[in-house]
Amino acid sequence: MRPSSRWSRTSGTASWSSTTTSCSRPVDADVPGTPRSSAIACLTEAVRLAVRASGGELLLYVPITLFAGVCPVAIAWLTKLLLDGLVRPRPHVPGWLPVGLTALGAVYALSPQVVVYLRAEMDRKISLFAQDELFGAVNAWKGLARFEDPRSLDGLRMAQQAASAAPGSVLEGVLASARGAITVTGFLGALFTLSPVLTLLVVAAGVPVLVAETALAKARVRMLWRVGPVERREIAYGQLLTSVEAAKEVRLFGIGAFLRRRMSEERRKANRARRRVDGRELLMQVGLGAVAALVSGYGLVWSVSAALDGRLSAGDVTVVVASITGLQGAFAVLSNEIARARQATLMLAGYVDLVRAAPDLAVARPRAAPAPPVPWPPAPRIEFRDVWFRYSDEHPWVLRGLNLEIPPGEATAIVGANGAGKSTLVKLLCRFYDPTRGTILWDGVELARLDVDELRARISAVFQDYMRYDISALENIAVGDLSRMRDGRHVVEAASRARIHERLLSLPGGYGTPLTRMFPAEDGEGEGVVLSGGEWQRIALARAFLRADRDLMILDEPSSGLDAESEHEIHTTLLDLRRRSTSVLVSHRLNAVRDADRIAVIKDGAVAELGDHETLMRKKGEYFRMFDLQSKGYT
Ligand SMILES: Nc1ncnc2c1ncn2[C@@H]1O[C@H](COP(=O)(O)OP(=O)(O)OP(=O)(O)O)[C@@H](O)[C@H]1O
Repeated sequence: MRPSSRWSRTSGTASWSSTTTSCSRPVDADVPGTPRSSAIACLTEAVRLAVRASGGELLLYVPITLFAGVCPVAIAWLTKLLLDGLVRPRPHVPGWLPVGLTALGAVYALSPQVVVYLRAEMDRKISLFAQDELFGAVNAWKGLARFEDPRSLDGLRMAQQAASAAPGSVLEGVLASARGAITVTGFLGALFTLSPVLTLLVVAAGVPVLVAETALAKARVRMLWRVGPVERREIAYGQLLTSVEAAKEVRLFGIGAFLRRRMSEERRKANRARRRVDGRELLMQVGLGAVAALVSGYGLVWSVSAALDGRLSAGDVTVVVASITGLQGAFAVLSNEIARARQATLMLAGYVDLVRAAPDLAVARPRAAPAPPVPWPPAPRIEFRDVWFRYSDEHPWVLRGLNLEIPPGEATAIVGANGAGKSTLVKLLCRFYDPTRGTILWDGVELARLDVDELRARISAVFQDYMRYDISALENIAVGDLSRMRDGRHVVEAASRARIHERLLSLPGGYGTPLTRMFPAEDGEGEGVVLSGGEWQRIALARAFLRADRDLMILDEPSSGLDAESEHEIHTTLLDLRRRSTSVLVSHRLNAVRDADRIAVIKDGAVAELGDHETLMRKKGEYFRMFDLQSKGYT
């Protein structure tokens, strides 16, 4: 499909990582689709989320966290002054010293609890906000390609994980690093005044901790990306083992043990990957711990012998010991926090990529001056013009230069063998995908130039794989047009047309009965019920009938699950509705389409035959062959 000269397009890909603007190197260049948003972009995002979701708590959290960083150094220094005052020939300790020490000690002891509370509250608020934003972004995907791309799904799962904890972790990591840096600087200063050599030694032992922890954080995130598909498979097997939809076959075919084995294999694979990173961490911790113990031992021996020689006071010894212990602790905390912030930032990159992704469907934009809004065409005359389509470059062509006109106010039936591309044609009509080449016109206007939400508001549909929502009967129908949820009249009318009204009335809670056994009944709600397949199909039809006033009615196998009598009744209703709007009907039951105004037979990705029933029967081609087979009862 070539853009017209006045229009330029921005087109997203199935996977969104490559569509963001704030790009840096991906987290893992060997794994396609890993996030690319830079650390700065992630940090900005974390701050934005925290300010917008939990600004009040943030105002308290930042100063308390930073103050807690100053406390250990101040306490160590005041203790030195106190001891020096006590061991003087004429001991003297100013009154403010013990008071100050007590106050600092109390603040230092209390601040962790306050910080934990604030952090938990911030996490709750940020997570709620970020989840909402994330699902808003997913809801803004207009097409289906991203839902069908494994890499997008891995990214979505990582982004979901990140949305709940990563923004808070980034902030906490940054603040705790700042607090750790304050503590480290303070202790370094104190120690330096007593022993520059010892100071250098402690720093030399601390820097590798920092470097190793940061590298480990990156390795951990790379591992999380790599095990993403493995864990998604594990979840999928788990869902098969627990879902009511799969329960029948799992039990009848006895495949429970097989699925459990598969699930455990995936868990073992993921565990192996996690264990490798944990093992690296353990080795590193052991090595660095040994170095820290050596440095502490040396510091203690040196300071005690210096005190015995009279070069250090007793207070100085406490400062040396407190500084070394404090420094090592602070280095450990600092490196831990930097690593945590790094890991959270890398995780958040997936979230940032997703919420800032370009639109997934091509957006037609005027190149120069904004064009006047395209007026919405009245009755749709739909035209497929040389449409070629495949689901991705890796997939085979489904449609190969298909041409088809769907005249306004007429019923057009689409028939053809399994896999011929009938449902694909319907999905293109709803613009769940754009044609790979060629054009679809709605009254002469290219679909891509029309607002996609507006387009869908003009369409009513029953899809072959319609949804069964775990909500009440009324809501199950009303989702067809939420604006009619409150006015039950329309819902009842639609249910009556779909011949399901009486059945719904007979349910324990009438229309309010949940059509699911998934959840316990809530107050004022009847027990949930399980409907039969055909009853569900009528609910799906009622949903479409609620939108019967739309310009285009699409019915993809609307009556495949109905008994003969119901199909006949519904067929009469559909005929009546089809006469009032443009309609597209996909069905394998050729008897159900014989009275359509025109019937298109799809074969080899194109329209092989086109005409009404009589014309096609006279032609004695593909349609005649299929109809003849069905009337003989072979299919
Ligand atoms: N989301 C998808 N991704 C990749 N390939 C797909 C997808 N959906 C359908 N296909 C492929 O496109 C081809 C046409 O499928 P489609 O569902 O349009 O056929 P159909 O004519 O409606 O078939 P049926 O009569 O069995 O419902 C099939 O080969 C199918 O495997």
